[in-house]
This record gives sequence, C-alpha cells and structure tokens, in this order.
Amino acid sequence: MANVQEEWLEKTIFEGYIDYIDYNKFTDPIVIGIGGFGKVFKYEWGDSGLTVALKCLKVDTSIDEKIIKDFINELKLLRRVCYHPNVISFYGLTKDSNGYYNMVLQYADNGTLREYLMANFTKLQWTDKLCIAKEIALGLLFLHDNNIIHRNLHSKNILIHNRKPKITDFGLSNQIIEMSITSNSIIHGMLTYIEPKCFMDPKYKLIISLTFIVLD
Ligand SMILES: Nc1ncnc2c1ncn2[C@@H]1O[C@H](COP(=O)(O)OP(=O)(O)OP(=O)(O)O)[C@@H](O)[C@H]1O
Repeated sequence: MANVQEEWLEKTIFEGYIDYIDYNKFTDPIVIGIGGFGKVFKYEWGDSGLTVALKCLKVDTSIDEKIIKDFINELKLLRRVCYHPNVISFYGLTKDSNGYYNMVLQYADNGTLREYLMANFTKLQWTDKLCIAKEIALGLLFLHDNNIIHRNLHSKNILIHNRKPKITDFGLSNQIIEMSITSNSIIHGMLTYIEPKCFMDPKYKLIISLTFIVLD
C-alpha cells in the first residue's frame, strides 16, 4: 500500500480515532459481494454477538492509488456520521490473515435496496415505500447537515437492515468545502442517480428525485 496512506491508517488507529478489532474475533466468513475495493465478507463477531460485514481493501501491486484514497475517504466520513439510524454503522478496522485492511460494518440482513424491492415489491404497501423514502431522506439530510455530499447514491448503495434503509458506500463522497475548491464540478457515480445537490452548478440542469425508490 502507498506509504502515506498506510501511515495514515496506522496513525488513526494508534491515536484512537478508529477502533482496531483483532481479526481473530471474527468467525464463519462468507463472501457476500464484490465492490470497488475488493470482496465483502459476512462474519460473526462473537464478543459482541453481532453479525458484521468486512469490506476488504485488497492491496496488490496493481492497485490504483485512487482506490486506497477512496477507502480512506470512506473511513473518514463514515466515522463522523455512522451513528445515524439511516447510515450504516461502522465499528472499526481490522487486518485480515493476508495483512489486508478491512472496514468492519454493520451487516445488513436484507441486502441492497434493489434486491429488497425486487424480492418484496408486491408485498410492500405504499406506506412502507414512503417510509423507506422518508428514512433515506433523513439519512441524506444528516449527511448534508454535516456538509457531506454522497455523490453515488443509488439503490445498490442503500442497504436494508431490519427493513430500515441504511446509506452506505461513501468512497466517492465529499466534504462540500472540498468540492467547491477542488472538484471543478466533475460529476462521479451512476449518472441516473446523481444526487440533486451535485447539480447546484448551473452547468448541470438534470432534475431527479427520490422516485428511484419506487421506480427501480
Ligand atoms: N454492510 C453490508 N451488509 C450486507 N451486504 C453488504 C454490506 N456492504 C456491502 N454488501 C454487499 O456487498 C456488495 C459490494 O459492496 P461494496 O460497497 O463494496 O461495493 P459496491 O457499492 O457494489 O461497488 P463500489 O464500491 O464499486 O461502489 C454490495 O452490493 C452488497 O451486496
């Protein structure tokens, strides 16, 4: 891993900004997905009685430095907002038996919003769908109140746990202040779902809304 990033991770753990959890505490791994950083595993965390998701940053010689930066960006933002009920909980970092860093996240037992809707759409009442939409909006409001723009919000980046939506995947997210200085209004993520705040720049006139929740 690029030295500066590795040092940042070691330092934040050492200074106690991020909890380090011994990898031996986790048992029964099952692969549940593959994302931009690498594989995501489901584990049992015996000490806490929790089921968790470990998102692995698989570092090899070919890894793009941008991926490591996105991973660190996600950690920095998550630790600030992860206690909101509509944001995925973040418990800390661990280093697996291959020496790769993993984020330890709350495991969402109903999968992504897209999967949840595909499996349950006909069973869900309009009140259930509106409730999901409202809770996503509350999570987003909390991010915005903390000056964070998600920039990659779509139905695969919203997880469902106990039928409640949890915003996740902050790799492309930005502090509003950083955006205004550095982004030059470049838009990232899945275009269909770009968050309205990203289009405040008059160059981008797209109008979208939370209707993706029911249309997806
Ligand atoms: N906390 C979690 N609980 C349950 N499943 C999860 C969790 N985090 C990720 N997953 C599963 O793993 C898959 C990959 O997740 P990840 O967040 O790494 O990538 P992604 O959003 O699909 O892609 P990218 O990182 O490129 O945007 C998800 O689509 C989801 O199915």
